[in-house]
Amino acid sequence: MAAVYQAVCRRASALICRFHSTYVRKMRYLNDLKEDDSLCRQAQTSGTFYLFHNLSPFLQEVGKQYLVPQVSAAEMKRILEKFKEAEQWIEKSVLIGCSDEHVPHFALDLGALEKSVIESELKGSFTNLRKALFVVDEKDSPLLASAQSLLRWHDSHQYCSKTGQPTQKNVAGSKRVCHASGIIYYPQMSPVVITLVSDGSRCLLARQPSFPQGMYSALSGFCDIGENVEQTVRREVAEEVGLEVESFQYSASQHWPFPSSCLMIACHALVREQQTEISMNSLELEEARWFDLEEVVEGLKREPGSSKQDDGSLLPWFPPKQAIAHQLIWEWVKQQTSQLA
Ligand SMILES: NC(=O)c1ccc[n+]([C@@H]2O[C@H](COP(=O)([O-])OP(=O)(O)OC[C@H]3O[C@@H](n4cnc5c(N)ncnc54)[C@H](O)[C@@H]3O)[C@@H](O)[C@H]2O)c1
Ligand SMILES: [Mg+2]
Repeated sequence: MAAVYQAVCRRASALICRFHSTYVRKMRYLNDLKEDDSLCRQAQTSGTFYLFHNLSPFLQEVGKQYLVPQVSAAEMKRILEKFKEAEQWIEKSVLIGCSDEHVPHFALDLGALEKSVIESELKGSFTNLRKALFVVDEKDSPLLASAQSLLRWHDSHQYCSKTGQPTQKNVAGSKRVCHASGIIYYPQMSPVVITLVSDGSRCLLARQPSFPQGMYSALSGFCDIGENVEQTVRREVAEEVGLEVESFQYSASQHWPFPSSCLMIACHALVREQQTEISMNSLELEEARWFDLEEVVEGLKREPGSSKQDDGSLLPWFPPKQAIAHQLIWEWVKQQTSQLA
């Protein structure tokens, strides 16, 4: 009877599935892979793999383009056979997505294997993520960022912080379990607010000492435990530049892999026109100043290389479009120009 009931349920859910959009079916499939170890293990045999070596993604340079190759399961097998304990390596892979046709994508860090062997077999090179994110196609950057963050999280959560015992990952890599205590660990992101402060006609951009020369960005800061987004925006602006936020508006969000895994929550904030004197916190920032519209528009046109003047000084430039700070600055320019029109 139970078997008949299950068969009816399966048939019903298959019928319901047929009416779902490609997106819904894809998300349901990914969720099944996370929940069902044997289904995911099977998926590894037909999936594709994005490779990393000590958290640096594998890229291929073709002409002027940098491609992010997906290595087939068969190719993966062939390469791993060159090393000992080949089977074990596939088990280290983590699920990072799937195609519309449900071909699962995995990320795998081959950090303990000889880098040059893999590079010459696959004709490419493992490239630092900070460079990779800005040279690959726009659609590939978020994928590389989230894959690296997940691999990094697994690498640094090998042991239970309560019992000190090793933790085991599920096949998809969506969690790790300590079998001694039963504690389940899930991959984490730290929430960070990034705020473009404006006084109505100018915007405030700042430099941290670690920024590349000439680059200015919006203010950013990690959320403290217990804070909501509004409280973090107000606190960070007060801490870093000594100003009081009057009002703020959410813009967008982005996952950011540095320093480990941040959820960047981007906001526009307004301060009173009469209270715009900056009192910079020099422990965090090396410069903070107001920029008018013309200066921002010029800065957006500049690239790091083109910012150097003949006398060696640098004209300001802003983060590239892959960073959400860029989007905030663009939105501010659009809003200012629409006000002027
Ligand atoms: N994508 C973008 O456009 C963009 C732009 C600016 C900053 N960011 C990211 O935002 C992050 C945070 O900005 P910030 O450096 O101004 O933050 P911040 O002003 O809060 O200062 C950083 C300091 O906060 C402390 N801190 C508190 N919680 C932390 C945590 N969970 N992890 C690490 N350090 C923590 C540390 O002492 C650290 O040195 C940066 O790491 C940067 O990568 C991204
Ligand atoms: Mg900061």
